[in-house]
Amino acid sequence: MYSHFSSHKMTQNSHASSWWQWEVMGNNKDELSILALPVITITIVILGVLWNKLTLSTSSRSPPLPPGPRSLPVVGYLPFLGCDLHIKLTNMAHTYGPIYKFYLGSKLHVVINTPELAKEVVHDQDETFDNREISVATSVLSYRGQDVVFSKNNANWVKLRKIFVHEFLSNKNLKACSSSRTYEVRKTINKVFSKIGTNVNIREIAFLTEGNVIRRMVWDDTFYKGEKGAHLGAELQMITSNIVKILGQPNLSDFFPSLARFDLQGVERNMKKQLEKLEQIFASIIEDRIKSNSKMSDDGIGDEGKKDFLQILLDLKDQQDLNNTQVKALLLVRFTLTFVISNRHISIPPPSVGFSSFDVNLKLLYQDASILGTAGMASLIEWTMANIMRNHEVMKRVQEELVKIVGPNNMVEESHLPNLQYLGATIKETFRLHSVALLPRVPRKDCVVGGYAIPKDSLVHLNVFSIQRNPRYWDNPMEFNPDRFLANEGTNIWDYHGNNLKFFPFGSGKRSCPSFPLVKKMQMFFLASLLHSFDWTLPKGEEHDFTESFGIVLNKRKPLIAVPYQRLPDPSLYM
Ligand code: HEM
Repeated sequence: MYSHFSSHKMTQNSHASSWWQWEVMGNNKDELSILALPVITITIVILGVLWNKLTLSTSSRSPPLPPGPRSLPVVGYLPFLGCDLHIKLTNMAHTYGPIYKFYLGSKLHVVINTPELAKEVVHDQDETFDNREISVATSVLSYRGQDVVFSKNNANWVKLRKIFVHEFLSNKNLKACSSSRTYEVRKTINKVFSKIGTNVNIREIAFLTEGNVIRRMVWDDTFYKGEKGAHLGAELQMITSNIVKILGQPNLSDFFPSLARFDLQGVERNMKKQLEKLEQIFASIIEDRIKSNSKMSDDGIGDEGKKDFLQILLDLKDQQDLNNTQVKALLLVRFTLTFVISNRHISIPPPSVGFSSFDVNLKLLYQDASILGTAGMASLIEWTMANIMRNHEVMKRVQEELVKIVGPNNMVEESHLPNLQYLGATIKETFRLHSVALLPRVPRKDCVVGGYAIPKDSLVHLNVFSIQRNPRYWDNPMEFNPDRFLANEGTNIWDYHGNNLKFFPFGSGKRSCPSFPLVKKMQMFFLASLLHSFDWTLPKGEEHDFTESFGIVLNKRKPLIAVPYQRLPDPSLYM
């Protein structure tokens, strides 16, 4: 390459010197102009060639794409991925290195497998990797990415995230919702008590309990009593589980966007059906709330300062009235007429008129929280219980700690949680072994990671599953050992903030999960209550099965069925 460059340089010099000689020799102007023309032309051609070479050599020096497997035409690597994607992606790192790529259909996927490279994405270039990919199913569900999870990083996301973090998940609100959490957890303990000595499906009770807590935080439906409440709960649960199934289904339309309009597998159609059902439920919930608000005085809504999301939005409207700040005004515009109408006691347009953006926001928040969040939390509860039940020493230490902190004559209260350090470490160890976060980041422009080019709009996966099981960062990584999280107790080295990219189950950077304070509280409270109130064994003849099933969360393939036995001496505690 350089030899080409120097030979051209010499040619250029020799032409230049002959042209200079003509001038010095004082040849007449006509002769000069006759000869100068071809010389100038040749020089320009040579300069052009040189320029071309230079740009070519620069671009050939620009970073290559990451390495990766060979793919088939059109389908790319799709036929080779199989079902257990988390295992496959981890094994591929052994072959192709810490950063590799593959194509699925026409989309480029990049997988990052070390904390150092993850840092380049979520810390050093967080501003670039701040978008998300949206599938056909999630696009239907999120009204083309208008929710917090799937929105591009734009003004809409900033506003929703602010409300999510500073209102919905604020310390004040979390504290105020403590009575709902206690109510739901105690209700489940009471139910389990009625099943002493029989089989209990742990994921099922976790899903119901956590789902109810989240639902009540989004809109407190305690006034839906009796048959109406039961019907609503059952219907929501059915829709939610249908949605989870659809979300977990690989869809050809995602791999080949040109086929999307044919909806060959009916994924879009099915998701729209679920959405319609959700819309009807939400329309009636909103209508009921607006009616009930109009009957109440301003301070009559909610107890102990507790606010559900509906109320938070109503309050934002009120604050806007008082302060008239631009931000609140923008929020008001977004949260639409429904507020204005309800606050002025004007009748509400029927649902058939169409969903306002307020309704959409409520529904989206419910979806983000309940579908992804609840599925994740229920799965983690199940994995924690399975790990504790398999490791007798761990079970013994967890229960000893509970006896010491809570006492045998009390039920667990949220105030006990900060002192349950061993249980906290047990939950972290479960997050380490059973996390799978496949919410890829999408760069808004071309960039470079680990010396490789990452084109704009490719899907970048941070393989937290492989990092959190990598023997380079963890001693005996497959051993369930909560003590590893107690070693640096008092420091924030193993917190959930995503600063340490050897352990980041809630992601990291500006798009990290904002809900970990709530999740931590709920996981601790529910598990502490299950383990303090009951002794647990597997049904007779059953053995532990730790096979995983890959989906939007990493579930246990075989649900954990366990048998509870009364542990506390006083049966009245369970009532
Ligand atoms: C075991 C429970 C959960 C786990 C492990 C989990 C994990 C995650 C992860 C890994 C991300 C992506 C982070 C990133 O891209 O860096 C995320 C995003 C998110 N999670 Fe969670 N999550 C859980 C529960 C919840 C719950 C209960 C809620 C709602 C109440 C929730 C709301 C969100 C939202 C809104 C986002 C998107 C944030 C954004 O893009 O700005 N999560 N979560």
